[in-house]
Amino acid sequence: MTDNRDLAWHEKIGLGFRRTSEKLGDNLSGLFTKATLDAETLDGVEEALIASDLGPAAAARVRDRLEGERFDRGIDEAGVREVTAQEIAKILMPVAKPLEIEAFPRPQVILVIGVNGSGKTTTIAKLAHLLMEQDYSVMLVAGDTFRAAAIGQLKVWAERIGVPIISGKEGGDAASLVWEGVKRGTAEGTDALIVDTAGRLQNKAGLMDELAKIRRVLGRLNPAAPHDVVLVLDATTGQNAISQIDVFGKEAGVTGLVMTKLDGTARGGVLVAAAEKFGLPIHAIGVGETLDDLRPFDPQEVARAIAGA
Ligand SMILES: Nc1nc2c(ncn2[C@@H]2O[C@H](COP(=O)(O)OP(=O)(O)OP(=O)(O)O)[C@@H](O)[C@H]2O)c(=O)[nH]1
Repeated sequence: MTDNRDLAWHEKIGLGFRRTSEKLGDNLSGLFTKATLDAETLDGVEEALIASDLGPAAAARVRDRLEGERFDRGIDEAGVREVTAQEIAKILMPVAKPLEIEAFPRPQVILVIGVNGSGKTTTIAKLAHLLMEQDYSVMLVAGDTFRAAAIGQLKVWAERIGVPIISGKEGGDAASLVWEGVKRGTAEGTDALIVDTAGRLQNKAGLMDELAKIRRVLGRLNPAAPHDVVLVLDATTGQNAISQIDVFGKEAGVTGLVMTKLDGTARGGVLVAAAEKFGLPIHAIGVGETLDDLRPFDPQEVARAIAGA
């Protein structure tokens, strides 16, 4: 069954990745001037895929498939897009994993980290909304106490979506807010406790101290917590998102990714590069600014949208 919202989402996926697939088209254009596929054209295709942010490994996979199946035979842009879509789907399939709420005892503690402006706050609100639609109860913790604006923004979202929020003052102790959140969430039978953090690259030592303290406090209440450490990435930063996964992955024990702003960029191919390189679960993708614009994704559909196939 497809309801209207699913239909809108389906359309948004196509629109969201339009600039990315157009860029791939630009990069591929002019390559297919010969009657048959030769090594030079294969090189061109591989370069075009790398220039479209898909990453060298994914580009090599497409090249190998084309070489094996089409060498010395006729090929056109549509044929390349088709093979690209199939290879992208194979890469995305194992990592497309919605965030499951399964912790026992509850609440499931979800730490959310990411650089400033990555869409972290908006993503927390969208994630809460998504879980509430699945009938889970949600509580937020405004653990990014470094900036008053971050606390205020999350409070506005909490009110808008109708969820309780634990917050304190700017410069306050995030770990004690998390403690309070777990206590209250446990007492109220909350399913998911989503914690905003000051997880930032700009101040690595601060980030580590902050997260380590939160982890220590959580561990005392429930050794399994945090159950998830979700890194929010801004797709418009292209390859920079890859280095963020690298650094945050090593420093913060990332368990899953959310990639946002795929609608605002021609660099959506970075989703594929990230999946290929790290194999971390990708819980959801963001293709717009409203609450409904963050969804778990269908790898086949997204692969077709990126490849424009
Ligand atoms: N187009 C688009 N915009 C988005 C998406 N997700 C978030 N944004 C916008 O990106 C901007 C930054 O989002 P925030 O949620 O404030 O980012 P943040 O990481 O919390 O930033 P700080 O609060 O500065 O740390 C906002 O204007 C959001 O509306 C998305 O998927 N698509």
